[in-house]
This record gives sequence, structure tokens and C-alpha cells, in this order.
Amino acid sequence: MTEHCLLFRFPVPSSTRTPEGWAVNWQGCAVMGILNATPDSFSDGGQHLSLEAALHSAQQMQQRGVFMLDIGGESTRPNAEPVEAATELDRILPLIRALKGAGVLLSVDTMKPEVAAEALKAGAHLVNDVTGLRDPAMVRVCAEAGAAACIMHMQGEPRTMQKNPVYTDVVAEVHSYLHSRAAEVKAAGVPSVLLDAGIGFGKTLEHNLALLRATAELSAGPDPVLVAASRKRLIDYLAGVPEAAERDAGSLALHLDAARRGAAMVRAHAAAEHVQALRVQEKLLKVDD
Ligand SMILES: Nc1nc2ncc(COP(=O)(O)OP(=O)(O)O)nc2c(=O)[nH]1
Repeated sequence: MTEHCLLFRFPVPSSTRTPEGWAVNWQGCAVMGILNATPDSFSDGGQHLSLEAALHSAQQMQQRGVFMLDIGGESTRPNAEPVEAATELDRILPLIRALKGAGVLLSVDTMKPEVAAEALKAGAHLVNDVTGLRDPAMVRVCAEAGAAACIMHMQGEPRTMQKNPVYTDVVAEVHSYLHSRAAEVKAAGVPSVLLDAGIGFGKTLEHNLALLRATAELSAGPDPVLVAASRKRLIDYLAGVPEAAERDAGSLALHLDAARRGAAMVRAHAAAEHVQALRVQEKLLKVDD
């Protein structure tokens, strides 16, 4: 089973100290549990707006073996209402502070450097920026804090990205972008990165399928790969499930396949179910080895 590693420059739960920094190592495919503290996320908006509800979900996910919790205060779906930094911070800081020291890795899902900076100060460990750290200020925030980052590919902006996404060779273009961004941000001092092809972010169904089928190719590189297809529209196109909240089985199918292709982590709403299914699959594959 493949060993994966993320490096941080500050102490993180379940980490070992190496000359390069605090290393978090894991085998197989880990689960990043989604915790959206938003009123309008495309599939679970409003479910975690109260601190009590969010902490209850976080505790359940942690007890069931989730590796990292991804905390977001602004929806990234197409045509989502933009959120002021202050509002985003009001939504996520109480949750991050309450979970700090709880023994689970915390990522902050934000496009704003000022939000990332405050979230890292409050106890987050990794910045998950769907714009791929496009803003140089975000690179500086991660480097200065010694935080790892998730670099995601997005063509265009959330408002316009699904209008008419076009590529010459989507796999080659997305992989080339991810590898070059990873090299650039690490050269700027970010200790470690996760790579994410950005399923649903400026992609057609065919683009998404080609990228998912190319997970092994991306995973063969030096950086761990995150696959995040949970409840996304391609599941409706593939299996006819118009309601986003009813797409967890299809999400699991896509993520189990991604794990078999070498994904280091998957980002999921039904996180506990994903932990269970991945553990079963890993044991099954071990017998096949
Ligand atoms: N790295 C990464 N982060 C992401 N954050 C949000 C969403 C959208 O999903 P969700 O958080 O459920 O919805 P919303 O953005 O509406 O809150 N997708 C990704 C993704 O594909 N990759």
C-alpha cells in the first residue's frame, strides 16, 4: 500500500519531527470530511451553521476515523453569493478554535488570504484554496505560517467556469498546471502540497471522467493527490440522481475507484461511510497483492 506524506513547519496531530519539518504520514487513502459552515453550499447548506451542529458532525466524523476536517465558510458553487471575509471568519473561527487540539487535522477551505491567515492562527493546519493559491498573498500566508496547501485546478471563476469549458488535452493541461504550481509554491516556501484536479470546476462530464481515469498518472508524481467528487453533478449525469444530497453512493463509487488508482485522500460529505468502505477495499486488495 502506498505511503503518503505531508510536511508542516509547526506541530500537527499524529506527526513525527524530521529535519524538513513535522511530517504527517499515512498509508492508503485517507478521508477529508467536509464541514461547510455555510447557508448555501450546494448539497449541505445550512446543516452546520450552528456551532453545536458543526461540532456534533465533527466529533462523529473524528470518531469514525476521518483523517482531516475541511472547514468552509463560503460556497464555491457556480453563481454562489460572494461572502465578505468578516462573515466567512464569523462562520469558521469558532469551529476551528473549538476543534483545535482535538487531535484531528483541520483544513480551511477558503479563497481569501486574510481568512486563511486568521484560520491558521486559530488552529487550522492546511489551506484548501480552490483557486490554486492564485493570489500571491495566499502563498505568503501559507509559507509564513508553515502550512501545507491543497492546490486545485479551476478553469475561470466559480461564476463563469461551467459556461463553456474547453481544453485541447484536459489531462495534460491540468496535470501540467498542478505540477508547475506545486513547484512554484514550494519554491516560495510552502512546505508541502496536495494536488487536486478540481472535479466540476470548469469541466464537462467528459473532462471530469478523463481526469478521474488519469488519477494514477497524477498520483505517480511526488505530491499526494486529493480527489473530491462528492455529490457533484457528474453523478447525476452518470446515474440520474438530480438531488445532490442523494449522491453519496455514487460519490463512494468514484472515490473507491480513485483510491485504487492511488489517490492519497478523498474529500467526502458521507465521511464515515467512506472510511468504512475504504478500509474494506484496502483489506480486500491486500489479499489480492
Ligand atoms: N480541494 C477542493 N476543495 C473543494 N471545496 C469545495 C468544493 C465544492 O463542494 P462543497 O464544499 O460540498 O460545496 P460548496 O462549495 O457549495 O460549499 N469542491 C472542492 C474540490 O473539488 N476540491
